[in-house]
Amino acid sequence: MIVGNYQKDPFHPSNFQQMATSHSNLHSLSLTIFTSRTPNFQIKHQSPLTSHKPKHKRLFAVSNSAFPSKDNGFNLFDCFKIHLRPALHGGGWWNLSGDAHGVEDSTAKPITVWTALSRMWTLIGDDKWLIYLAVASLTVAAVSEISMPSILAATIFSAQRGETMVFSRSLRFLFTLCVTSGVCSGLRSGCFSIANIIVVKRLRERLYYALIFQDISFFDAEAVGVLTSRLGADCQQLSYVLGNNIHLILHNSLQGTGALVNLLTLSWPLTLSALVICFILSTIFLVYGEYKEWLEKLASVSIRESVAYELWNMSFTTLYRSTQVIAVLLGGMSIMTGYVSVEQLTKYVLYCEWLIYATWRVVDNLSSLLQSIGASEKVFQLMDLLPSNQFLSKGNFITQFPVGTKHFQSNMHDYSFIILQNEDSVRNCDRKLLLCYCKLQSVELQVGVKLPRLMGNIQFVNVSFHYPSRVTVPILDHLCLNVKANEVIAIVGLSGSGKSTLVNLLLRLYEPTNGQIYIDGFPLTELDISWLREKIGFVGQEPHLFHMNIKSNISYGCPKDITDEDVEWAAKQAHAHEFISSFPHGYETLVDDDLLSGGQKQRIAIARAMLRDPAVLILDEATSALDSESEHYVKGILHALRNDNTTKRTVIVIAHRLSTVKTVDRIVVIDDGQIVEMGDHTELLHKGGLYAQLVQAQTESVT
Ligand SMILES: Nc1ncnc2c1ncn2[C@@H]1O[C@H](COP(=O)(O)OP(=O)(O)OP(=O)(O)O)[C@@H](O)[C@H]1O
Repeated sequence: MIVGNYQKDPFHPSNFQQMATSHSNLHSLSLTIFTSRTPNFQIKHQSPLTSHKPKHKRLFAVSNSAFPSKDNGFNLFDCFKIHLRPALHGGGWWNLSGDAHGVEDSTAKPITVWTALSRMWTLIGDDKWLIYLAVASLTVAAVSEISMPSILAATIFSAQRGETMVFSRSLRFLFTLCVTSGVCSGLRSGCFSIANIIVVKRLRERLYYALIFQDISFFDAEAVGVLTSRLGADCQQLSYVLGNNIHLILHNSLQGTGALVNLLTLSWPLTLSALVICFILSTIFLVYGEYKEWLEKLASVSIRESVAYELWNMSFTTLYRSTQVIAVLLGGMSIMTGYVSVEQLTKYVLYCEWLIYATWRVVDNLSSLLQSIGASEKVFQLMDLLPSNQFLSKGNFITQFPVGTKHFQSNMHDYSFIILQNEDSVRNCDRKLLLCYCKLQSVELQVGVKLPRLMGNIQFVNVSFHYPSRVTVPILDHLCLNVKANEVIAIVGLSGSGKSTLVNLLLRLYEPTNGQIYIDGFPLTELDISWLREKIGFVGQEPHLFHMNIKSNISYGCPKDITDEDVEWAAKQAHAHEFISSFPHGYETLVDDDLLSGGQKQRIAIARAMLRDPAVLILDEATSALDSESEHYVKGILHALRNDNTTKRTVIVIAHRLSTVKTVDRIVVIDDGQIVEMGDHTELLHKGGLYAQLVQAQTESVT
């Protein structure tokens, strides 16, 4: 029988044979959408929707021939089930499996509301007093508000009975309640908002820390846009948890409970009728709330969202109004039989309103809380990443630690380790945990060796490498290269031969898969990575300039104190001073997209590198950015670097324009991840190998 399976592609003949067997799948699928979150408020990331994805197509993709009707042998009941059932709750029309493609990350680790809240609680740290104050004022405000209907009714009826004393006392009480609830409500939302801002700020800081301690291959795999969205939108979404959800849930739960207690003291049969309506309302709202979460992610299903909203609106208004009708009906009958008084009925009507309103707000905020917690899942996962091995050198491991047990939470676990007097215990404890702990506590940690001075001797010994994202494609193959201190070498070769990769390894952006790199005789892995990177000046193919003035762009990231004269000196070294001075505002000129040519940008980046006075300078020459004028300047810079005895440094140039490297000490020719030639310009030309061919090809393309 075909019932329930019409969603499959009707144009494929094999579908009709399979339909009967997949019926049960379809049914369980529809149910799971609405129930996966409710029982213990645990978010399940392994979405039933995505797992069943191939089986579901859109409702309207049903061919006429396959569409069941009375004419092709279906009875009325079948037709009803096929045409109407999809539009009912759990029906296929509401099913978003097809639309949900790409929204859910099936690899993400599930997180419960409890876990998320307890982690947020930890993040509040020493500012927990804000929450205590907020909860205290919330309680006072809720109790004051919920007492009002009773006092209100008593005031009105005391006036009716002409009890002046009671009337004025009740009025004074009412006024006091108004002021108390107003002040406490303000205090409550203020404290929750401040606590919320603190949590989100700390969340972003921790996440940012975790991200910058990942190695570069992590960023090869994770899109920067996605990470930015975690830092921005997802953290913002989490801000609703304390700012809105929790405090409104608490507030309305208290009010609802108060209303319920008052109703029960009035009359339990009347209370029962109000409770039934509240139950129906909350069920409708829960279903709508869960469904809405999916809908919000999918703009294309806005029609379904509108229909769902209208259905909910209709049910809410009808049920809400019916409480008043039921109250009048039951209350009127009870008054006639003398079971309740008019005053009691008035109180009942007032408290009914409170109860329904509170129920609606609690359920509404619960569903919104679940959405916020959902957004936290990936944020917490990223936050829990332990630092990359790059930051954990194998050499010394020194910092001034207070002795004692250190305790912190990461990766959903609590970690603790003990620092003893003996320094060896620090060396031997888990480095990742120690570094993670230091970052969280903002303790400076020196990892690895810092040499008194970097001379700039570089050795690549038998280095092989493939990128983690392309393990089957070897990039460097048992490469050996010695660069002496203060030597100026050029690396040349065809595009894709591995020149930039060699530099990436020297900067320790990636680790060699085989072999070792030494600087001044120390394996790279034993040196303190931050210190090492401070000593290396790198100018990439596409240097990044910031939207700030030229002076700030040049001094950006410089670890030492610098003066305007230093900036000017660096700009002169990079042959950038002349064009910078030609701007009306000179070094104060604001850099924007159209201001500078590619070559000028690169010279500013060279000045930035020069300012740090690096022991090793790496220029990854950008072919596209170099016009012939810039080429001339790069030649000049290299010439100056070779001949300036006061500022000796090792220079590695990755050259595309071979005319720029004629004067360097040594040219290294790379082909397919291996060094195929080495020598100066004249030697290599005479040799007539790859370098000579490259030079000839470039000369021909110019003439
Ligand atoms: N992050 C990366 N992930 C995977 N493969 C990469 C990555 N970066 C570079 N590659 C690949 O490694 C090989 C060598 O690239 P590399 O940038 O080192 O070459 P190159 O000689 O510097 O090229 P060019 O002269 O064009 O700059 C190329 O095939 C490139 O596609």
